[in-house]
Amino acid sequence: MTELHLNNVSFSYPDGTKALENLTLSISTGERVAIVGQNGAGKTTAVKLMNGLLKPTTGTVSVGDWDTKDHTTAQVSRKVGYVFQNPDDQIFHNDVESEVRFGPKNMGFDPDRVDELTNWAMQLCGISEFAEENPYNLPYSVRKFVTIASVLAMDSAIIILDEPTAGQDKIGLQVLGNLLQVLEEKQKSVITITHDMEFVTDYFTRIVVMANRQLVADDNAQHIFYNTEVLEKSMLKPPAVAQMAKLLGFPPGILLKSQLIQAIKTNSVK
Ligand SMILES: Nc1ncnc2c1ncn2[C@@H]1O[C@H](COP(=O)(O)OP(=O)(O)OP(=O)(O)O)[C@@H](O)[C@H]1O
Repeated sequence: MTELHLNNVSFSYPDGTKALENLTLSISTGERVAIVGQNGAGKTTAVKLMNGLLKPTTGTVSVGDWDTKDHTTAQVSRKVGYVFQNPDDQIFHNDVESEVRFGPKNMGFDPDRVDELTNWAMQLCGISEFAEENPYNLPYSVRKFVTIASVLAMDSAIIILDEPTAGQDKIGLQVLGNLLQVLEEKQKSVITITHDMEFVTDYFTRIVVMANRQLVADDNAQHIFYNTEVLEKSMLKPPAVAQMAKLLGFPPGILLKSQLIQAIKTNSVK
């Protein structure tokens, strides 16, 4: 069981920029959480604190029974894997399989386990057919899956995905949806930073909203996307379905296409 706790965490960068103020957040084993908010809200800083890339200026971040201040980034990142927003900041091997294999090999798993994790992660990310390719000959969307696979192969309890839907087409989104389901079955916690509100409503029940370096709300999609105060404070735009439902005058709560279609059908029957 690996729980994540941020207790009253504040962080300032060395140049004095305050990036996070008094953030308190707990994420349980196996939970799926989306962090949303405008650029500069503090989302990336928050997740870098979660995986030990940054250490809090004040407050504590704990991963399981570890205080991240007492451990190196390399140690914490074995428990909290972080897929960067830009795959090109992460990839450094000349072929896809070596890139995915590096993490579990480096962690000292025995060779059979390294093979097993590498093949599992490549298959789950739909990139097995590109095993021998140079990642830089592949499109951005595939390179993103290469970085996701290389983090999944490390078998960490908590996985952070930064903007996973960027550049993905319908097939990529299906791969992501399936991957989230498999990770849930394995009791992995998944935290995503995203600007894609459709992705949020389709796959995440818990949403953390940030604005101006602070937490604004931590709730389910129905409560967030129909809460005018939260939307105004965070300048969040609800998913298109919710905007349309509002325009059509339906009662609050509609977020999925299927719900909107049902409401329209029911309404036109009356
Ligand atoms: N390395 C840095 N040095 C100084 N200030 C920084 C640094 N990185 C981020 N900041 C500042 O910290 C604040 C929070 O930034 P952060 O990147 O955490 O926000 P964000 O919500 O992730 O934004 P985005 O969606 O653009 O990634 C912003 O004011 C940003 O300019």
